[in-house]
Amino acid sequence: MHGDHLSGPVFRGQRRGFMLVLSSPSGAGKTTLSKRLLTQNPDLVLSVSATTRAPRPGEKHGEDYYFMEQGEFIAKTKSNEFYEWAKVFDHYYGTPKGPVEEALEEGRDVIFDIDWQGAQALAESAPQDVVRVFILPPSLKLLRDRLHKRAQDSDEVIEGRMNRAKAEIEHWNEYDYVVINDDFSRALEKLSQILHAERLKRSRHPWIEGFVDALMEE
Ligand SMILES: Nc1nc2c(ncn2[C@@H]2O[C@H](COP(=O)(O)OP(=O)(O)O)[C@@H](O)[C@H]2O)c(=O)[nH]1
Ligand SMILES: Nc1ncnc2c1ncn2[C@@H]1O[C@H](COP(=O)(O)OP(=O)(O)O)[C@@H](O)[C@H]1O
Repeated sequence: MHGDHLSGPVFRGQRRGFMLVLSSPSGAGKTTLSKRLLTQNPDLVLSVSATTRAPRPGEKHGEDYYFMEQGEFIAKTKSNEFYEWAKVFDHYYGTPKGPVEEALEEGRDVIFDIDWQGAQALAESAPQDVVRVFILPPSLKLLRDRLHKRAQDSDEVIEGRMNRAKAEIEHWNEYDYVVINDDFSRALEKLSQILHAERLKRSRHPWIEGFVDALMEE
């Protein structure tokens, strides 16, 4: 009988979604990991950020980022259209509010690929709704190799990203989980376990209180 209750229409949609925030130094693999997690969990929603940086080959407007000029970005900060925004590597990056709020209210979980500044801002605005995961590379040498293999940035840009890596890593202990992205499948499996365990947390299922009350009155 309990199974019927748990999966039946009475309780469906009663869980508020949460924000799964991934941060890492550039090149540690958070974009690749989040894309694979989305493929495995089509019910997850990706927060597509706005940015003033130029698209990389193959990146699509509206899918990877909303690419825009600095003037348009600044106007959106002024009209309060971002949940949070930050300057990273000389460019602006921001999280548009609308799609995130809509998804959370529908009880869908949203995944974010944002830096430590964005993770801090989200955690301050909604501490109960944010789960933070920091992705580490196995070594700085491998991080540099990955940035070169990705072959989407000039040597100068890669050096800039390497110079910022330690500053990003310094924030590792502000995160709920740390995953070392050595073997890709193992890192993905860990991320998937985090997602599924977080979905089961009691605090995300306020309906259980009513369920227990009814159970105690049987
Ligand atoms: N605060 C904040 N950071 C963002 C946002 N979108 C992307 N970032 C971060 O900006 C940094 C640079 O991103 P990108 O140029 O795509 O390079 P990547 O590090 O190789 O993914 C990364 O640390 C991203 O996590 C955002 O909306 N807000
Ligand atoms: N576990 C891994 N082992 C080897 N290469 C990886 C691994 N994870 C990601 N990569 C590769 O490293 C590069 C950087 O990954 P990406 O997801 O773009 O990083 P980020 O979004 O953190 O900057 C990509 O070419 C990606 O295919």
